[in-house]
Amino acid sequence: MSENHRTRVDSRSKAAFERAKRVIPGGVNSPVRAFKSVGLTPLVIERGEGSRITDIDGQTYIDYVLSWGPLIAGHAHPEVVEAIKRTAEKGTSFGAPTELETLMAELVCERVPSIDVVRMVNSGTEATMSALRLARGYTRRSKILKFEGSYHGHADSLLIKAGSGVATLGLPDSPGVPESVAVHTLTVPYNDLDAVKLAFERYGEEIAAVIVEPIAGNMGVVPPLPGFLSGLRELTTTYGSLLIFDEVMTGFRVHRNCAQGLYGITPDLTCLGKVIGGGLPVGAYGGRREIMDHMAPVGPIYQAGTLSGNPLAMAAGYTTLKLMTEEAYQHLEQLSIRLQAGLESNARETGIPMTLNRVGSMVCPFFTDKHVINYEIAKTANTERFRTVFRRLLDNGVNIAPSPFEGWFVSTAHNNDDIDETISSHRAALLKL
Ligand SMILES: Cc1ncc(COP(=O)(O)O)c(C=O)c1O
Ligand SMILES: NCC(=O)CCC(=O)O
Repeated sequence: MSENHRTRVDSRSKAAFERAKRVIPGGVNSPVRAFKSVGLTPLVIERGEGSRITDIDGQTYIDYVLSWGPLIAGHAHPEVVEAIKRTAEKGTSFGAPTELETLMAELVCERVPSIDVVRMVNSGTEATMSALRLARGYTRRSKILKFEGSYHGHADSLLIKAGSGVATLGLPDSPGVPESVAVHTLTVPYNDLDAVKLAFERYGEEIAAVIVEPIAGNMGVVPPLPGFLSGLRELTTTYGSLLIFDEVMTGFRVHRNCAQGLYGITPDLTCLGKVIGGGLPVGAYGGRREIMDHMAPVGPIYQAGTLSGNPLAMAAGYTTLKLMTEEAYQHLEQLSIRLQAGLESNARETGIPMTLNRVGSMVCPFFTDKHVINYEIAKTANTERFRTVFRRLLDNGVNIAPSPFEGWFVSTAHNNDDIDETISSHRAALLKL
């Protein structure tokens, strides 16, 4: 396909990317940004405001990436920016307690049903890595069970049959993860409770924890089938393993009380990230006090961080969570339903097979007519078609993640006009297939 989309008309983005490649591996600080699987070079971004981003070529796009999920209130929300500025004026980091950290922890504990105490870290990766260490230390067991096509950050134990960029680039088992670590990670298909049962029958006494995205978001969006999460809850309880919900993506995105509030299932530990940082680097893990008390300095399991609980990140996250009222979630739901209806009607009218999975503002059209309930099925969707539609959407001023294994995120800064413009761009993209 010719490179005729708006970013290619003049090539400042391209030149900037070439320059970056000389000093940054692949030109990016995270592989998912590279546009490699869609055969383009990435937009180099100048600024963002509300639902839109503008690249250094001056082209503006309606944005459904939202920094890969965190910006639930949109780019540069004035109240978030103001909170960051106000906080920065008083100093950016102390490596000592601040009241802001406690305010933030109180809010998280109040809103997340399973969390009595919460520890702030700097990324989702740190959150899941620490939760695993805690689960292993607490249960004195080594094995963990995860689901194929789920992504939980890039800690060694979790980089096995992972989703997200690992799936996009086709790297199911990363070099650099020692075999001696990988053997402790069991993987089974998402939504397959029988496979989980078998794993427990075989290894039950050795499994420290099951870690699950309560709504999978890194093989595209795949909701849990009825009974799946409650089945995990029962099995882990029976075998004395911990149930860890990785809510780094779903936390405060799908519901005011996270996915566990939406589905009414209480995990032992919860990992958070993305939205709770309001666009600054944050992760968190928390759960029952009795378990969390095994962490230093109360208990013997070690985890630390020079910048953990960083004031700027706490200010941005706290302000974002406060913006997310009941009404804000209703608004998000209404926008997301509108987007879903428009994309589905485009597919119907153009006769393109498409199945759309959505939970709240996580929206994911797959180019297949199959019911997508796991990674195996997600992989059968038409990736060539995805690539073409991705490029045409970009041509038409709509930015989605450059991978069929990622959903689209809607923010409260989007409005009906954004959604309608997106739907017509999508229709135009499908019409030419
Ligand atoms: C479910 C889930 N867990 C963990 C992570 C890792 O978070 P981070 O990229 O902040 O390390 C991500 C996203 O990257 C994610 O989607
Ligand atoms: N859903 C996948 C991600 O959010 C990944 C972001 C990154 O690794 O940069």
